[in-house]
Amino acid sequence: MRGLWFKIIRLLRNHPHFQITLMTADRKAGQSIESVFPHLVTQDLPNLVAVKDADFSAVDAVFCCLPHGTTQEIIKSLPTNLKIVDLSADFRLQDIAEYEEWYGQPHKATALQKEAVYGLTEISRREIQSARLVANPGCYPTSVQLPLIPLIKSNLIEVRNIIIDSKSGVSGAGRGAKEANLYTEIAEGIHSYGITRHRHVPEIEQGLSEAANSKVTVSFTPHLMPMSRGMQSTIYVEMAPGVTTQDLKDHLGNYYEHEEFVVLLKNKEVPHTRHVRGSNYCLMNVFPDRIPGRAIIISVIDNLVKGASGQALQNLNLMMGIPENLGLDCLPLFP
Ligand SMILES: NC(=O)C1=CN([C@@H]2O[C@H](COP(=O)(O)OP(=O)(O)OC[C@H]3O[C@@H](n4cnc5c(N)ncnc54)[C@H](OP(=O)(O)O)[C@@H]3O)[C@@H](O)[C@H]2O)C=CC1
Ligand SMILES: CC(=O)N[C@@H](CCC(=O)OP(=O)(O)O)C(=O)O
Repeated sequence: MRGLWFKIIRLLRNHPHFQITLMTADRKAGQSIESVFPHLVTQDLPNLVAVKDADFSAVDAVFCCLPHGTTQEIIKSLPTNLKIVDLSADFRLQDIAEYEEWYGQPHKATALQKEAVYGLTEISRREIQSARLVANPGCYPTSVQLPLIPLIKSNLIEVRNIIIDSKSGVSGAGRGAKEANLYTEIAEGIHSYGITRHRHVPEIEQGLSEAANSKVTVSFTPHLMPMSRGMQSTIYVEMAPGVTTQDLKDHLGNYYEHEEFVVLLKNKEVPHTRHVRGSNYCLMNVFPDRIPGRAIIISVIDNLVKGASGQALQNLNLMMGIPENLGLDCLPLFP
């Protein structure tokens, strides 16, 4: 288990309006939370129960942190008055055929899929406010789409030849015991994976294509880094004729001027993953390439916060009509 829900518990601990009344599990149903996550021993939280035994009568909203595929059927069975933020990928892709192709399984809740709103908060805030079911974006797609969508919408970059090099901390791969994630396999080296076939490709292309009003394809290569959390996307783009890197910077600066969690760095400051660790911030900046007409965009997030539980809470705040930043007011952990 990646235990995304314990990151949500950490954020909810500081939330003035939400209270945790129910927590579900599968194999660990019946256990106390501290037997699963000993660091939560100080918290007064309910024991874990199986979904089939769960009583939702005192529940207004749910964070669904289940494996892909499992989520569809479980959400279908929940009371329809619940607001739901789903952290799996089950409702992210609007095109069911594309979901089935990339996830290798039939979609079992196609009607719910039509209702779901893709929850990239700063881009789709209005739709999220009135949604009942929000599909929380993947971590890589969050780090990539936040800088690219505003630039594509304003035709400042060409949509051909977008090259994305992303790097993630190991927590993105989950808490489950896997040989590939052993310390000796990960430490003191990096490697690429999912080359040309990572399941976040269709999610990134979906968001960029919608911004461009035409089909956009990208080259995307993720890398695993020997760090527990953090994500950087380095994105190489071709600018539209006559556009400069300063134009890209000005546009992103204006677009995110009033956003609390998305920040364009000044001058030539380089975004570092260590500067967003444990926080809901996305830091970005734009640099001129040596090749005329090209620019390099760097964005960083904490994959577990803005890339998962933080954005999920930001979305639920919006859905409940309360200030978007409640519970998210945590500074990065540094050093
Ligand atoms: N950007 C984002 O929003 C991110 C989303 N994710 C996604 O979030 C989801 C949760 O991730 P992670 O914590 O690693 O997931 P896990 O695969 O470890 O499962 C998490 C929880 O689901 C429960 N569970 C598993 N199967 C069932 C079932 N059949 N019925 C009921 N409960 C079940 C588990 O219970 P038990 O342990 O008791 O068996 C556990 O509590 C995944 O879909 C993941 O891909 C992950 C990272 C980032
Ligand atoms: C480092 C690592 O393995 N990262 C995960 C991506 C994070 C994630 O879980 O994304 P979803 O929300 O789409 O599941 C991976 O590449 O599969």
